[in-house]
Amino acid sequence: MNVTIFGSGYVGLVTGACLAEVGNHVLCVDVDQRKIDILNNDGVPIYEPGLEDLIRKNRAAGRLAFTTDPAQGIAHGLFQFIAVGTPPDEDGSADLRHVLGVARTIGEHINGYRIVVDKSTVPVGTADRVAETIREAQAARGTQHEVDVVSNPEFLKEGAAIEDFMRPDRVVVGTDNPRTGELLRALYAPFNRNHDRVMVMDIRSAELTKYAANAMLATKISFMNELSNIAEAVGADIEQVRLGIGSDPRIGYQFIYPGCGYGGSCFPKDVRALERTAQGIDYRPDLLQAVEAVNDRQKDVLFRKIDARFDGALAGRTIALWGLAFKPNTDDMREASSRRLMEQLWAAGARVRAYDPVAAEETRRIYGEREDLTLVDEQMAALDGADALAIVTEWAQFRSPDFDAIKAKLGTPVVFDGRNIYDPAQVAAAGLDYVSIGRRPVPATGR
Ligand SMILES: NC(=O)c1ccc[n+]([C@@H]2O[C@H](COP(=O)([O-])OP(=O)(O)OC[C@H]3O[C@@H](n4cnc5c(N)ncnc54)[C@H](O)[C@@H]3O)[C@@H](O)[C@H]2O)c1
Ligand SMILES: O=c1ccn([C@@H]2O[C@H](COP(=O)(O)OP(=O)(O)O[C@H]3O[C@H](CO)[C@@H](O)[C@H](O)[C@H]3O)[C@@H](O)[C@H]2O)c(=O)[nH]1
Repeated sequence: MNVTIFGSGYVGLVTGACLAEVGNHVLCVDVDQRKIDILNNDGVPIYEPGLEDLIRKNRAAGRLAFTTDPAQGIAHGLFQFIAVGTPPDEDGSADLRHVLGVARTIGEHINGYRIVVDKSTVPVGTADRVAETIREAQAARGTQHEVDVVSNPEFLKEGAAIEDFMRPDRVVVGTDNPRTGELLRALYAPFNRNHDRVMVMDIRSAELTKYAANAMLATKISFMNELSNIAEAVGADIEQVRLGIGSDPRIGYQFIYPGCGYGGSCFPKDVRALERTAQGIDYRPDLLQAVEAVNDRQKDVLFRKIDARFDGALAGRTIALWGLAFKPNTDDMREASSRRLMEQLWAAGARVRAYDPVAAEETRRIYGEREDLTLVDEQMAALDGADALAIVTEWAQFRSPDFDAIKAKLGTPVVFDGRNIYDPAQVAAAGLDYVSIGRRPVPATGR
């Protein structure tokens, strides 16, 4: 089938590459000339494992192409996917500027029946606004080609995006036209080998399902972060509690890892946008507001622990950071906990020496050259001249470091672990004090 995808970011590129991989002809459209140039030169503008190979292979096979020309895109696909960003507006609601911009462009160029598939995360009612925008743009030029607008939210996780897309837990399709539902079912059939994962439902339920999923996952994390603060204060170990509750299949082990807060381009903005939706219907979203507030506070936890350890005298100190991206296996820094920590350290007069396997360039793009930030390209080099080490992102390569070498390098022998990736006894045995989340600090015991 011929597919057009507006937006060549995390979702658009993964969707495009995976749909091409199963035999469709995909044309990706983006307004960002720089991104399209990189893609047309066999590069990939983001870091996502496996994506570069998949794009290169499908481009070479003639099934995947990139352009900045929307007219070409609209002429190409029966399916017109919208996968552009929906960043938070000033009041926290989803900013639909890009989504409706694409809708307008489709209306300006459409020359026959099209299925417009909304993959961006958008509030309930957006499909109606997309349809209306296309209708208005068509009316302005005196055409009225038939259009079906479908809600098809995306549930992939960055860092595992291709796997998630290729083997989805579910594919939600919101439509009021059974025939369109069947066409989407056919498009997704190659990802449905074991059993049918396509769920066709009404449009508004599909739109809300996306927010419900993210809000539920964010709630699990904030719940655990709140409990971690309680555990720490009462002398319990949150990691034991995590195992204790996760063993109940009604609770499960997934998404109950405590840490220094959730980040990324989805949970923070989607929880907020759902709150705004609730407020728009005069419903007070108490639970969602608490989830957000707990997360906001949790992002301060590492700084508070570091500040306390140095008696509030951080000026002139150097703190080493391992991990900058909001989670492992991505270079995405949107709402990353590392940003809050760095900004608090800088405000307190400290310097940061940081290492991340892939996010240094993005960090440099955000903060520019600053005298109090040094980005190094090797993890142990972050410790040179540092007073303490903080783990912010749980990249696999940080999991079994040489603790003796860490001890030898640090001015003050202390490790702050924002993701609880170490065995406290092992760290302490190397002569390092160990401060983590939801567990009592463990003083160095020495060898
Ligand atoms: N990143 C994720 O893990 C993820 C997962 C599921 C859903 N989502 C949702 O999917 C949407 C896209 O997210 P993303 O992370 O891929 O965004 P992104 O910022 O990485 O990419 C969006 C792209 O859209 C392009 N764009 C903007 N206006 C355009 C236009 N008029 N025509 C063509 N391209 C245009 C931008 O230049 C950019 O390249 C958001 O609504 C997001 O909430 C994201
Ligand atoms: O037990 C956990 C699990 C995650 N996190 C944090 O939560 C954030 C989000 O992680 P994750 O969900 O793995 O990454 P995303 O790529 O943001 O994916 C989420 O957001 C996407 C965009 O909407 C959805 O498509 C995905 O299903 C949903 O998992 C990260 O900061 C993690 O460190 C925790 O603190 N504890």
